[in-house]
Amino acid sequence: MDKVFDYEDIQLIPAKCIVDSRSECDPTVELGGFTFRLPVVPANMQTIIDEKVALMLAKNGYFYIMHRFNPETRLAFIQDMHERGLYASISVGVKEEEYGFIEMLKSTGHTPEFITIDIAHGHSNAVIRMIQHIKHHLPGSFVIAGNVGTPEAVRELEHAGADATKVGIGPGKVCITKIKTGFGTGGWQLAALRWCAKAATKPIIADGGIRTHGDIAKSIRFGASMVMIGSLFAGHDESPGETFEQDGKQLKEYFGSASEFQKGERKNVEGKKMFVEHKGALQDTLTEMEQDLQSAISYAGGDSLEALRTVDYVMVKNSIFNGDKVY
Ligand SMILES: NC(=O)C1=CN([C@@H]2O[C@H](COP(=O)(O)OP(=O)(O)OC[C@H]3O[C@@H](n4cnc5c(N)ncnc54)[C@H](OP(=O)(O)O)[C@@H]3O)[C@@H](O)[C@H]2O)C=CC1
Ligand SMILES: Nc1nc2c(ncn2[C@@H]2O[C@H](COP(=O)(O)O)[C@@H](O)[C@H]2O)c(=O)[nH]1
Repeated sequence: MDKVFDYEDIQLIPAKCIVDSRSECDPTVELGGFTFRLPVVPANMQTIIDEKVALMLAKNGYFYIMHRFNPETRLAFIQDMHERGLYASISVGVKEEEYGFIEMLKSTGHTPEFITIDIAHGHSNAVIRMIQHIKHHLPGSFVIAGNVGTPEAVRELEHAGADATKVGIGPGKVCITKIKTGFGTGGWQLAALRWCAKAATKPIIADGGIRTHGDIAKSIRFGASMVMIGSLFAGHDESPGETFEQDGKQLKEYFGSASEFQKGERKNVEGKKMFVEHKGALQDTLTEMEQDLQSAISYAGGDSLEALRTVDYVMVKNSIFNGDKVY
């Protein structure tokens, strides 16, 4: 690992435009045999996604990953999505009961199209065993394993059978892993992504630290096939959780999956809660993301995401915002 850098340290360099309109640029991406409208997936967190949001995303051609925090509802969720002719994408952990859950899916004939193993420290024998268990019992499921932050981890999880790996330990907005343990990719997530992508032979999902839509294009440049986002998707009309008013502003909660609020106890807490301003309809944000990504593709001199993968860049050392705010 030579130089480290993060999203704010990089600017992509414009190349000659080959389209007459940004609408000609195609931001769709293929993953696990499906084509999705954007290389973006809302985080599998309880204040970001629920069954309604998952349904809306799947129906409209977006990728989603349902969280794993109401485990008893997962079978009904898979059945419901399949009855509607939609793909099912769920999360699992690595505790003992999850092994039985996978076996139950097999015996009842319910194979989710996507299964994400959602663990803080994904470079572990526990995750390797779970990948192997899923691949043995549900070989038709596309397995996403994480989270990791090194090439060794990517190689080991791929070797165990993972179809994609998720990179990002500690860059999240409600993450306190970096503060409580001293570990992670917080502050150098983009460099960690590049490091991991060089070792990967399968898709990588960049997870955490996305603060602007331009960071999505940068993630693609540094090796991501898909980008997982929490905070930018928090606070919408459809986001789970109460909306309340403070000082004339509408707010919504966003909390970490390893926070006290999620766990219901103060044990191994590595996440916090914050309040975000109410943002309106989720579809409006998705549409703006799509437009911004189409524009990014045009600046890269192409008409598909491929153009972003090889575009030139410079390091600007935290100066690109010049004190400006996005809005
Ligand atoms: N991306 C990120 O940076 C992070 C994400 N998270 C999110 O928080 C949620 C909870 O994660 P997690 O605590 O892993 O899930 P769980 O609470 O389900 O723990 C999974 C299992 O792994 C064990 N475990 C957890 N962390 C470690 C570790 N560092 N070393 C050894 N064993 C460990 C736990 O045992 P025990 O509890 O006894 O140790 C438990 O048996 C997830 O949704 C995860 O994505 C959390 C932190 C960082
Ligand atoms: N260290 C922790 N990381 C967490 C926790 N809950 C979720 N996450 C990770 O954050 C991203 C979202 O990041 P954002 O910058 O887009 O908001 C999410 O996908 C998880 O990987 C937590 O409690 N602790």
